[in-house]
Amino acid sequence: MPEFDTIDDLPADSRVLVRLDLNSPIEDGSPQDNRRFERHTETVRELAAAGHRVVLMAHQGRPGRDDFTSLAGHAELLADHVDRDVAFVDDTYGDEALDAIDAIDAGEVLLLENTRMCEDELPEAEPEAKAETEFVRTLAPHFDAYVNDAYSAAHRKHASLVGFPLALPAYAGRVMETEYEANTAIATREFDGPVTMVVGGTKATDVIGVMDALDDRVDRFLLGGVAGELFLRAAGHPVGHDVGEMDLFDEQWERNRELIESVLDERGDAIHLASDLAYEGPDGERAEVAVDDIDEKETGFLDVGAATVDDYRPLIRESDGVFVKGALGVFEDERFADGTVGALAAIAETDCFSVVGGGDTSRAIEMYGLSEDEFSHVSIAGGAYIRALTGEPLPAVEVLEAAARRAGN
Ligand SMILES: Nc1ncnc2c1ncn2[C@@H]1O[C@H](COP(=O)(O)OP(=O)(O)O)[C@@H](O)[C@H]1O
Ligand SMILES: O=C(OP(=O)(O)O)[C@H](O)COP(=O)(O)O
Repeated sequence: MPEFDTIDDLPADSRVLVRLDLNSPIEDGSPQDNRRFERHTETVRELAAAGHRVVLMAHQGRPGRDDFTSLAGHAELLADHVDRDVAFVDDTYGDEALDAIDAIDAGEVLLLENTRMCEDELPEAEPEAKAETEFVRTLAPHFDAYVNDAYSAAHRKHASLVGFPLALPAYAGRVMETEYEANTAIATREFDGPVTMVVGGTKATDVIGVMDALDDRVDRFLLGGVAGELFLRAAGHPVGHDVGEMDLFDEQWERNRELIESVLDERGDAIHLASDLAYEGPDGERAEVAVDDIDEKETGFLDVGAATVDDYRPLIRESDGVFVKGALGVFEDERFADGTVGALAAIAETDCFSVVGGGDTSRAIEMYGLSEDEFSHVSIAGGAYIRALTGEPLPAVEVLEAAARRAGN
């Protein structure tokens, strides 16, 4: 169980500074709606309805990148979700921000500008140093409490995440609570039957690290995506190579080759590889080939094949816990969605404990008409989910726990 205080412990009529993670895909300068808005709604609504004065902080992108934008559009999107006004001030901790903060009434909600527009936010440093920044020292006195709901950014040692909990009584929001509990379940929950991990996506380096770290906690790994092809390559098949313009495979292969070979050697019995793969045929149609029949490395594969889905489905159905990290194919293209959707549908049909993580993979749920309710948890975290699975501490969670100990709870 987490050892932090939650918003249930917040004193009445507080002025609360709340950290959300609204980091989103940006198109034509505007944030695109996604699960993060919907999920944070619960915390924001609850705090406002309880009569607290609610000031929100969040980030978008990183300086120098295309997705580094103002949060003005985020305020509008969030207002649609929480169904109440969300005021916005384009300042982080200057006079304009402080005036707006001091002016809000009980039950009102205000969003401050992108925390990463403030110089003190980004450089990673220990919480004690972050608590001493001008950003934290200026804002904190205007509040009674700090709430962190940004689980998906909790692996970052940024001022808004680790500095404020040293300066103010600190609590976890609803997203922080539910993400923490579900994502650590692989280590903390008792399972009566096999635990299965579905492993795919493009970030092979990350997921191979997870496989290595989880070792004996997972009974079987069902592979697809880029990692799946790299394991097939290690097993001697001519797949998992960059073809044409691609640069997904060779660099990750060089980086992970030894680890892949040792994981395959030590956990080979637990690792299930695709027996067939799908590619784009000459007329643009989906075509499939058995892995044993592939004899040259000239085809780019985009999904696992139908026989592989038939192999994986019963393994999922007999599991007591299933954790998903990464898609089994390029599901955004309907022709190559069968692997990902087949695995998700099999999970949805069982009553096992299931967690689907990763922003991209979880999008397949709504794209293909599956219901989020069929899964125990659909995580809105990417990097933080990976760290939780491998048991790595999350600095922003650690400071919440330290704050609860200081408060004597
Ligand atoms: N064989 C493949 N080749 C290229 N891309 C793939 C392949 N299989 C899966 N993908 C891509 O992986 C992406 C999801 O991977 P990743 O970003 O690692 O996961 P997440 O964001 O869910 O953590 C999907 O967008 C999908 O198109
Ligand atoms: O979107 C996020 O993480 P994710 O890409 O791992 O899901 C968080 O907002 C952290 O953002 P960052 O990776 O720019 O520090």
